[in-house]
Amino acid sequence: MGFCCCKDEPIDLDSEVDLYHFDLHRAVGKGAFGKVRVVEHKRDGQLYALKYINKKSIIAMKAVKNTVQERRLLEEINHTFIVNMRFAFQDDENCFMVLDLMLGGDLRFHYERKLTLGEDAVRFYIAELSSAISYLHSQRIVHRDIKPDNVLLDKDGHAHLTDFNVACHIEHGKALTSVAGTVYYMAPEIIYRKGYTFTSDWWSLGVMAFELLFGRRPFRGKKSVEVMRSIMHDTPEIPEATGHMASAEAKDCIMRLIEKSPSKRLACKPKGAGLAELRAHAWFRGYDWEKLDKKAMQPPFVPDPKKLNFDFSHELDEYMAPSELLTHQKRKNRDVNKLSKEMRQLEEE
Ligand SMILES: Nc1ncnc2c1ncn2[C@@H]1O[C@H](COP(=O)(O)OP(=O)(O)OP(=O)(O)O)[C@@H](O)[C@H]1O
Repeated sequence: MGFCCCKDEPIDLDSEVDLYHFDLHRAVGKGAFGKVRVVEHKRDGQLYALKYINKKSIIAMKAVKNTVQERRLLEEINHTFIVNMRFAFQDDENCFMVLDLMLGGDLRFHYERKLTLGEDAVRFYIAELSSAISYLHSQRIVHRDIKPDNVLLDKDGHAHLTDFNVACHIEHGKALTSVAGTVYYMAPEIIYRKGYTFTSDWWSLGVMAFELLFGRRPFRGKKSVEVMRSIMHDTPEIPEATGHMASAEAKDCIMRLIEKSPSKRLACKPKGAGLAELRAHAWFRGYDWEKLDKKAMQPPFVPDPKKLNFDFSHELDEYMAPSELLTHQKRKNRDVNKLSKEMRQLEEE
């Protein structure tokens, strides 16, 4: 089903990586600024996900800074449970990021089809993600947008954290005050704007676990301001229908992650002590952490390789609007130089 456009002269695979080094296959997702498709490296046949971000859209939506920041952060990190970036390059129209390929879909996709993911699965995803989050914090990076949409499964069902759009570094002795992330998953310390650090990621992980296990979010409201009010003041109630199926240990662990006070919150002790505290929780009794960290634990669910584990409506778009297809051919007759100049200026600001 893949397609490839030819370049007249032979490709030098030892030259700086660009689009010509890959064969382009099917689309697997659509983001705010472009699409994601499967690509195959011509040298070794290795499959990756190519995320292409349209420069015009990010300029129009004033998202250049976030896009540049995301690429820079991804250049620094590499972890078993993160969707790592392997190459980055650009042409006149798009910025490209070549990422580890995740063919299992995101947790939102699976959750919406099942109502809840079940306790064993939720525990397993939280365990794998705890490894990724702790690694990021050790690099002084806070993710700030942990939610089911940003957890992708690989073909075997292992969880990986993605979308570093609003992630950022925290300098020693400093705290952040900017409001960033998705409101339902936002920690109270972000909303209070009195300064926050890494603790907010553990809160978001707790909100996500609550949602995946109990089938609804702990803090709700029709408008953002109502959700924020609920986050600041309400004690979440576990729904009876799904709650009675969960163990006391699961409930305790999740409720302790969504503890409003960061100093009392589970996993928020400084340095490695936070991770050790989470991993010592009774919910994870019997877990072989060494095996887990090596990605050697059997995932609770293996995505069906015969199914498209994502919303395929954008795949249809591509057949219906072939003019928008990404090809290796450079587009002509566009004011691309002006655009690239504009991008560079914004990057330098
Ligand atoms: N590495 C990957 N492997 C497989 N599919 C991916 C990968 N990254 C993203 N996708 C798919 O593409 C979709 C869009 O991802 P993308 O990161 O572009 O969008 P987004 O979540 O809107 O992020 P952004 O805010 O950066 O645009 C995801 O929901 C997912 O289904």
